[in-house]
Amino acid sequence: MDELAMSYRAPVRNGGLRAALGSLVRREYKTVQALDQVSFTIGKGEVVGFIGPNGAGKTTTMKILSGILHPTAGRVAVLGDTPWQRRAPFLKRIAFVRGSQPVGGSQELTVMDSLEYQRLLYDVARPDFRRTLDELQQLLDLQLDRQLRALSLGERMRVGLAMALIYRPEVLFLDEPSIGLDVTAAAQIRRFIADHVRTTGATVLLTSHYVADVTSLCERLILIDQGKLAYDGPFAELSARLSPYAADLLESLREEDR
Ligand SMILES: Nc1ncnc2c1ncn2[C@@H]1O[C@H](COP(=O)(O)OP(=O)(O)OP(=O)(O)O)[C@@H](O)[C@H]1O
Repeated sequence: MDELAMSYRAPVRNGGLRAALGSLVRREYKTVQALDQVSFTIGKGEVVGFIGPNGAGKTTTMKILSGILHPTAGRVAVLGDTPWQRRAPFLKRIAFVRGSQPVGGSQELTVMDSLEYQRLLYDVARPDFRRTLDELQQLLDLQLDRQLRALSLGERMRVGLAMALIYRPEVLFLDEPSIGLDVTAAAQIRRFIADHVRTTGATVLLTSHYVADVTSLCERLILIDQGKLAYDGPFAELSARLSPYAADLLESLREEDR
């Protein structure tokens, strides 16, 4: 992606009843510059950590790369496609998994129903579906007859990953896959992602507030702050000498981890 920019138009809300009533009649808007001239390229099979403080622009970037949002400016190609054109063949080759909402749709469905729904939606041949399901079931310890609404946070994340991986996407956008999970569940997800990447050669862009996720899975790190790129390079080379600012940023994220 090249010189990506994104601004949101957000309503201004002042405190107090008077202001709230006033805003019903006459809305004021401000522009939030979420991304400002961000450029990077990720090669096939790379696993890249994408980190930065709250509001840095990580989710916005992922939404653009997976075709959910149209940027204000800039050029983006993912697998040679323009994501926001949302062409069906492109959408079948990528997956976007959000730790904050891993499984959407009707919560009355069972895990198996949801996977079957994905099979139809993504047009997966039955033999491929069965094979992938067998693999995922073992690795993610899925209980297929459970209803989605009865799942714990960790189970929900494992099902979210299974729903994304059942159609074998080549590119994975993982946004906070271990958010809210306890240490054991987070480590389990981390191990699964590492195994998956090793066996399939998938390309991964991963955001996480847990530095452990990033250090254990990614050799390359992209740091973003206030919509701007602060560092892009090997994790091992991120030192105070190279970029004191980036090192400070990383240290502040480590603090949040503790
Ligand atoms: N729909 C929206 N309308 C207005 N502003 C938005 C919207 N979505 C995001 N923003 C703003 O854009 C900026 C970047 O947000 P984004 O969610 O991409 O950051 P982030 O790095 O993913 O943060 P976090 O770590 O908190 O998830 C923030 O200032 C945020 O408030």
